Amino acid sequence: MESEGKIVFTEEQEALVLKSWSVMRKDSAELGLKLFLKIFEIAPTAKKMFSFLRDSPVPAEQNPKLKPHAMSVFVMCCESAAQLRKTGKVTVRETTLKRLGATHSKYGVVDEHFDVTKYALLETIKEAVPEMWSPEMKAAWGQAYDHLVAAIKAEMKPSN
Ligand code: HEM
Repeated sequence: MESEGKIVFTEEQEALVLKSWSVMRKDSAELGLKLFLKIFEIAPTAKKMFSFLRDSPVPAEQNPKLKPHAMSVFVMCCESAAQLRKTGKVTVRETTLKRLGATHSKYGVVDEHFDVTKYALLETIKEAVPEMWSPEMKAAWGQAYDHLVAAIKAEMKPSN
């Protein structure tokens, strides 16, 4: 929801994101892997973008380098939720956003990848905390992700 340029993200929405993450973080290695296996199942070509997967003889599901990227997605969505609630916008440092924009441009990440990742992220959370899952929780994570991704995309080159 948006009003006068500021996004309305409530304390309840922030709490929904943070309480589910506080449960999920205990299994973050497994969840991170699950998230990316879902992404690759839907969009197999996405695997080729990751240099450490492309150049490695180790199968993706055993590659330890997938975890840090998945953690970044989860953790930055949580941070985005807190920032949206406090200030009505994503306030990731300018230098970090510029770097993320440049990296994702360089590796050929396009809108569809962000869409697939959103779907896979919400499915992963739903399966991880079925007892907490609700339409409100889905919307809260979805908004935190969408606004974070919009901020990253704003720093991506127009050629992508
Ligand atoms: C909220 C969404 C996302 C966040 C927060 C995120 C975060 C990051 C971070 C922190 C890095 C490490 C490099 C750097 O700091 O510049 C990275 C690299 C990368 N990300 Fe993402 N990412 C997101 C979404 C995606 C999506 C949707 C894809 C494609 C499916 C993707 C593909 C990549 C690739 C290919 C790299 C480079 C990996 C390599 O070194 O080979 N990212 N991302």
